[in-house]
Amino acid sequence: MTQSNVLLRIEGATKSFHLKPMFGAAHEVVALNNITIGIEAGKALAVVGESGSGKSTLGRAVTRLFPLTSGTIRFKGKDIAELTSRAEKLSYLRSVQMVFQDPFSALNPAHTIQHHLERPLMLHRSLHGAALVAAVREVLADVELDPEVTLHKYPHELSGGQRQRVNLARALAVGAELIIADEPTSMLDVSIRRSVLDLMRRMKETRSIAFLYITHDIATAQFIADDIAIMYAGQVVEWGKPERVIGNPQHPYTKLLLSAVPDPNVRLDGGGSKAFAREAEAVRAICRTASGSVLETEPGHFVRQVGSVA
Ligand SMILES: Nc1ncnc2c1ncn2[C@@H]1O[C@H](COP(=O)(O)OP(=O)(O)OP(=O)(O)O)[C@@H](O)[C@H]1O
Repeated sequence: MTQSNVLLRIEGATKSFHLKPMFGAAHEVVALNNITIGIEAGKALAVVGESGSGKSTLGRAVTRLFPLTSGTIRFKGKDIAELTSRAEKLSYLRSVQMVFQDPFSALNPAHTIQHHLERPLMLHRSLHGAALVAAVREVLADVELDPEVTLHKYPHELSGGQRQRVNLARALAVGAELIIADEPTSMLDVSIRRSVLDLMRRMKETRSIAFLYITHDIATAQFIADDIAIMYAGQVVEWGKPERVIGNPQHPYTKLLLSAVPDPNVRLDGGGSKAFAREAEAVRAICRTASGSVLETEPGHFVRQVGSVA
C-alpha cells in the first residue's frame, strides 16, 4: 500500500469498555487490541472473525460512534478525533456511510423509496425539480433497481436484497467514499447474497468507492476483498491478499475459520459437531497466547505469532 492512495489508516487502535454488571465484579472488555490496518481508495478490506472478535467495534469506531481508548484513525490523512467544526464532521459522516446487516433497520417504513433517496440528494447535493428526479432514477439504476417499479414502493414491499440495494443507493446519493458494510448479506436469502456482493464489487470498481466489509463468513470475503484481515479477540491475527491468506493460511485461527467452509453455517461455538467444538476451543486456547510479534511469511502476507508474550 502506497502512502498516497491510503484513504483510511487505523493505527494502534485500542478500545476498552468498562462493564459494571448488575451481578458480578466490574471489569474491562478489550474489544480492539492495538489494530493497525489501512484501506486504499476504491479498494475493499474484508474483516473476518467470529462473533465477539471486535469487527463491529472497529466499524463503529470508524464512524465516530465513540472515541478510541488509544490509537488513531485517519481519513485522508486527518485524525477523525480532531474533526472539530460541524462542517468537518458532516463532511466526514457523508464520506463514510454504514450499511447494516438488517436492510430494513435503516429504512423508514412510513416513506417511499423515492423519499429515502430524495432527501440525501437535496441535502447533500442541493438538487431540486427535474434534476432531483433524474438523480433519484440514476442512483436506482446504478444499483440495478428499475426506477419505474421501485420509486413509489414502501420498504416492506421490497425483498431483503432490494432493500439492501436501496441502502447502497443511499450511500451513492450522499457521495460516499467509504462504505462500512457490516454483515450486509447475512440476513439475505442465500440465493441473492452473491448478487449483492457483486454489486458492491462493481461500485468499488466503477465508482472507486472503498469498502470495509465486515463478515463472519470467510467464503464471501474473496468475492469483494482486495485485502483481508482475520480478527480474533480484538486482534488482527493474519492479513494480506485474499489469495494468500485463504490460499495459504498460516494462523491456527484462520485455518479454523476455513475449516468451517464451505458450510458458513457451521458455528464456531460448537453448535455443530462436538468434535469441531473441541477443536475450535483448542485453537482458541492457543490463540489467546497471541503476542505482539508479527511475521511476514511471504511478501504482503502477515501472521501474528502465537505462544509467546510480547
Ligand atoms: N458498547 C459495548 N459495551 C460493552 N461491551 C461491548 C460493547 N460493544 C462491544 N462490546 C464487547 O466487545 C467485544 C467485541 O464485540 P463486537 O460486537 O465488536 O464483535 P463482533 O465481532 O462484531 O461480533 P458480532 O458479529 O456478534 O457483532 C465483545 O466482547 C462485546 O461484548
